[in-house]
Amino acid sequence: MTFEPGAPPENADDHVLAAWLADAAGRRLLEVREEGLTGRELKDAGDRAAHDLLMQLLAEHRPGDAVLSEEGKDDKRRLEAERVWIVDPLDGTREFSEPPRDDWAVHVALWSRGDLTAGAVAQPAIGETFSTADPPYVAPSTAARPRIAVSRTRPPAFVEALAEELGAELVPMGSAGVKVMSVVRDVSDAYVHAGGQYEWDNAAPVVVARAAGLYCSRVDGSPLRYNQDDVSLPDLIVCRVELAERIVAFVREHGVTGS
Ligand SMILES: Nc1ncnc2c1ncn2[C@@H]1O[C@H](COP(=O)(O)O)[C@@H](OP(=O)(O)O)[C@H]1O
Ligand SMILES: [Mg+2]
Repeated sequence: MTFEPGAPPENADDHVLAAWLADAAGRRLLEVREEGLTGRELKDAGDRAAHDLLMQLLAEHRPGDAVLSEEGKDDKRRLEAERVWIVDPLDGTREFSEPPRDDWAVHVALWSRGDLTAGAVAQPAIGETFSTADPPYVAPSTAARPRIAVSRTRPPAFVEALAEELGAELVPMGSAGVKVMSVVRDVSDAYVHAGGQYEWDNAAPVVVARAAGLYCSRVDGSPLRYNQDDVSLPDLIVCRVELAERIVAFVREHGVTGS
């Protein structure tokens, strides 16, 4: 039985539509995970099913907009478009293929005339969708010392030295979206990454984090820019505002070599 997304809420604005799209793709992915596939086959089936559904729903509900998807061909007409949806149909593909891991996500962001304007990150395995439609409230940190979320499979080497400097502990997990949402959810206080990533890996997480009042930038403190010709966006910081200055200062002094 294939999941049928139905229709979005009536007169859905871009924020509501982003949340609805991410949620729909997430439900589809939960279904794919029950089909008995494993390893590479499960990864490919998930990437494909979520991408196809998002492309179909965007064509139906926002037919005039351009789309940049990790799983699609990069149509450079997006560079002249006023509105571009930047989507990662399945972020944390590796973790998706390792049930019962729950650290994988669906990313849907909208870029419009120069910056991100709306977006959503669904974490289907925990039944949560975070979005700019209803920006999450970030409660005061519950941690005695800062927690830094890092990639579980490719943690950048410099983050260990940064953690030492801040007296922080590292919290490894999969998916860029899950790591950014871990800051929102008070599971961590910062996500610091370098060494490689693409616009779709962090666009939706960043627009949601910004709406939640978190600090977001490149590791050198410069702004994150989207819908660029080259979609590589290899490093970023998302953190509680009070940690930003020390993290940026550390990177400016020591760089990110070894990442
Ligand atoms: N060094 C690197 N180069 C390219 N992509 C990277 C990367 N490190 C992380 N990523 C991408 O960022 C996402 C989160 O990775 P991680 O869980 O290791 O933090 C993954 O997206 P996908 O799962 O969509 O491929 C992964 O491919
Ligand atoms: Mg990704």
